[in-house]
Amino acid sequence: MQQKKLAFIGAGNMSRSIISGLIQSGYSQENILASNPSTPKLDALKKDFGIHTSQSNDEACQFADAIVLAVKPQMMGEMCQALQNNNLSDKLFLSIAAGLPVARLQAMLGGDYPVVRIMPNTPSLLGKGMSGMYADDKVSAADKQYVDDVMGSVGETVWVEQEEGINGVIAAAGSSPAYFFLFLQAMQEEAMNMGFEKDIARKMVQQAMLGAAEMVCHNQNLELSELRAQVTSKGGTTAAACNTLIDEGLSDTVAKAMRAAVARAEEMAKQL
Ligand SMILES: NC(=O)C1=CN([C@@H]2O[C@H](COP(=O)(O)OP(=O)(O)OC[C@H]3O[C@@H](n4cnc5c(N)ncnc54)[C@H](O)[C@@H]3O)[C@@H](O)[C@H]2O)C=CC1
Ligand SMILES: O=C(O)[C@@H]1CCC=N1
Repeated sequence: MQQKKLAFIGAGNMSRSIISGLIQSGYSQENILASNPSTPKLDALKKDFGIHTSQSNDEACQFADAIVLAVKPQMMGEMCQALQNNNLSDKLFLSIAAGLPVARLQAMLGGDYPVVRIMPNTPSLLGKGMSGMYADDKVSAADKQYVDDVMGSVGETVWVEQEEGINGVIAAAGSSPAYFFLFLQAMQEEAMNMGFEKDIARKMVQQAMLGAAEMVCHNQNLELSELRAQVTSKGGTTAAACNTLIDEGLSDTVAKAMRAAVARAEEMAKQL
């Protein structure tokens, strides 16, 4: 992987996960810096990964060839505007913020800089991330490859051709770990209603879902419906449960939830 000087502005959960993946992939700690207003997260990053840290975003700018914009979307305007005090020409920007289009980020930065939008997710913390990316034509093929390598260090990557596609990535991969946690929580609660202790209920649902997720990954030749069919005996318990989910409108509910995520991303693009 190409080793640009890479700065993360905002040393939160997502930055930590990407930094962890990069270090494990052999990216030199000397080439990474994280900046954040407060020190505890910086201290932890320095201790765990030996990277450079700073409380100054200006220092991050001066250090870097490529800058990951990793603050919450609501903080982005103020933070990017302050970066304009620095010479930003020749910098490559990587934004992981939900909802903020490239043109909006460029306006915040005060220039037509190359910006790649990335939508990662929290399983990146375990190297099992799924990131969707969009780059407009200001980003060179070599820089696209660089960003692909960076995000590839924490999981799988896909590129979308149209910027609107990023909102679909949010719905399908950025936000979706939370849908899964919600589903598990509902199963855990019902197992407890059936008399299981909380930790036993969690153990059962988490192990079942871990095994199921691995079966999905290890059987690419099988449709998801076929994997379900393998569990489902005719007239049996699984059929009773799945028919209930289907009859209660699971597919429509999931589709509505994913559309709500997209709608919120579109709304954020207008508001921020
Ligand atoms: N958590 C998730 O599942 C995902 C989050 N994202 C995006 O990632 C971005 C970061 O999210 P998290 O890491 O979860 O948030 P976080 O809250 O853990 O981290 C944000 C960090 O930015 C720091 N910060 C605030 N203002 C700053 C400033 N002016 N300069 C430098 N640092 C500043 C905060 O102190 C904090 O440490 C957000 O834009 C979010 O939309 C994207 C995909 C998934
Ligand atoms: O909830 C959010 O807005 C961010 C983007 C995807 C996951 N978390």
